[in-house]
Amino acid sequence: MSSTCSCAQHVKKLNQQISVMRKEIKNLRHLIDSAVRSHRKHLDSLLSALSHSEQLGVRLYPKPDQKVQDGEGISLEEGNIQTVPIGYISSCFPGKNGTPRQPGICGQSRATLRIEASIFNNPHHALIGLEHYSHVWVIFLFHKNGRLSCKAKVKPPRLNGQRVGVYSTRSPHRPNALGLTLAKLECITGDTLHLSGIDMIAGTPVLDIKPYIPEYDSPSGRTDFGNTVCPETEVSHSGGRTVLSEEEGRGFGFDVKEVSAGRSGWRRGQGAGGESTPLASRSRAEPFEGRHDERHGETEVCYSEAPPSQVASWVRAPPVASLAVRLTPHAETELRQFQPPGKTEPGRPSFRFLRGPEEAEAAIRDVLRADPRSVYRRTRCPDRLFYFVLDSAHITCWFGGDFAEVVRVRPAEPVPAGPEG
Ligand SMILES: C[S@@+](CC[C@H](N)C(=O)[O-])C[C@H]1O[C@@H](n2cnc3c(N)ncnc32)[C@H](O)[C@@H]1O
Repeated sequence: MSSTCSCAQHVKKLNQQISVMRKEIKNLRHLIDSAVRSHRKHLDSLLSALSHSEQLGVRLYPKPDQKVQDGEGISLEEGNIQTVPIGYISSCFPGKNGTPRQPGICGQSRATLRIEASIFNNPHHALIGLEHYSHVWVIFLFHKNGRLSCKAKVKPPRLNGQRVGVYSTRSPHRPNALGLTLAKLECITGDTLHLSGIDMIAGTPVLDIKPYIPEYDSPSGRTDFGNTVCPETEVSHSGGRTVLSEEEGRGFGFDVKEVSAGRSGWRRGQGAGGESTPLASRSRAEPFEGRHDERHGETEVCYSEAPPSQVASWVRAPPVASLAVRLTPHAETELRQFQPPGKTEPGRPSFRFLRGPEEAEAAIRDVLRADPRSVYRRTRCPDRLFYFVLDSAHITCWFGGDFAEVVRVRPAEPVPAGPEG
C-alpha cells in the first residue's frame, strides 16, 4: 500500500517537474523568437544600407511579419526592389576628381556599357531597336558616395556654399543614391553600348537604360501640357503657402527686372486663400507684367510668354563664373605624345576611349572651364595643385582667379580591368 502511495507521489512530482520544464521551454522559445526577430530587423537595415551603397544585388530577407512573395520576400508594392546592375560603366574618368558634374559639360567624355550576361540569356537581344535612338537615359547608382546621405539640404558647387533642398539639385548625396544621365548613344556593338557626354566614373553600376524620347521626356516636345501655367509650378506663396521674399529670391539669383524683361524668374499662380488668380489659367502666349507687393515684401512675377519649362536661375547663371583654360607649351607637347586607341607605337602612351590628343585637349578644356574643384578647395585652398585622370592621362593644373592652367600631362597608372575598369 505504502509503496503504491510513494510511487504515485513520485509520478505526481515528475509531472509537476515536466509541466515546469514545459513552461520554461515555452518561455525560452519566446525569448529565442524575439531575439531572432530583432536580429533580423537589425540585419535587414544593415543589408538595405549596404545594398544602397556598395553591395548591389544583396537579397533582403523577409521581415518576420512580412508575407513571402515570389520566394524573395521583396514587396514591390511597398516600394522595395532588389537591384541587380545590368552592367558597369567603363569610362574615361577613373575617379571623381575632374569627372564632369553634368553630361553636357564635356561632349567628348566617353564610356562603354556592356550588358551583363547574367541578366539575359542573350544580352544583345535586349538592345534590339535601341539603335534607332540618338540618346539614352542612364539610371545608375552613386556607388562611390562612401556612405548614405539623408541630408535634406545640400550645397551644390554652382551655388558656392549656399544650401538648397536636395530635391532641387542633382547632388549625388541623396537618399537612395540614384543618378540619372542623358548620354549620347554613339553606337551599339553586340551587347555593348558606346556612349559619350557622360558624367559617370568607371565602375558605376547601371540599373537601367531607357531611350530618350523628346515627345515624352521634354516639355517642349509635348503637347499635353496645354497652355496654362500650373498652380503647382508656383514658388511664392504665403499663409499656408511657401513665402519667398524678394531678398530670398535675389539670394538665389532671381531678378525682378530681368523677369519683367521676360528672361527668367518665378511666378505665383494662386491668391492668398489658395484660389486661382487669372495667372493660374493664363495662356502661355499672353503677356503679363511682373509686380511687387509692398505689403508682404513678396514679388509676383510672370513670364511675358511662359516657356515650356522653368529652371532655377542658378543653373543658367550660377554665382560661379566659368574659367579661361590654357596649357603650357610643355603640357601641350606631353599631350601630343598620346596615341588614339589601338595605336601602339613603342614608347608612347595610348588612349583607351578618347580619339586622340585633339579630343583630349577639348575634353580637358571643357572639364576645367566648369571649375571642377569642390567649394572647399576653391575657397579654402585655391593655391593648391589640382590633379585628375582623363582616360590614360594624368593631368596636373593650377587655378588663378579666373583661369586654369595645365602644367603637366603624364601617362596615368594603368586602370584595373573588370567591372571597375
Ligand atoms: C552631380 S552628379 C550628377 C549625375 C547625374 N547627371 C544626375 O543628375 O543624377 C555627377 C558627379 O557625381 C560623381 N559621380 C559620378 N559617378 C559616381 C559614382 N558612381 N559614385 C559616386 N559619385 C559619382 C562625379 O563626381 C560627378 O561629377
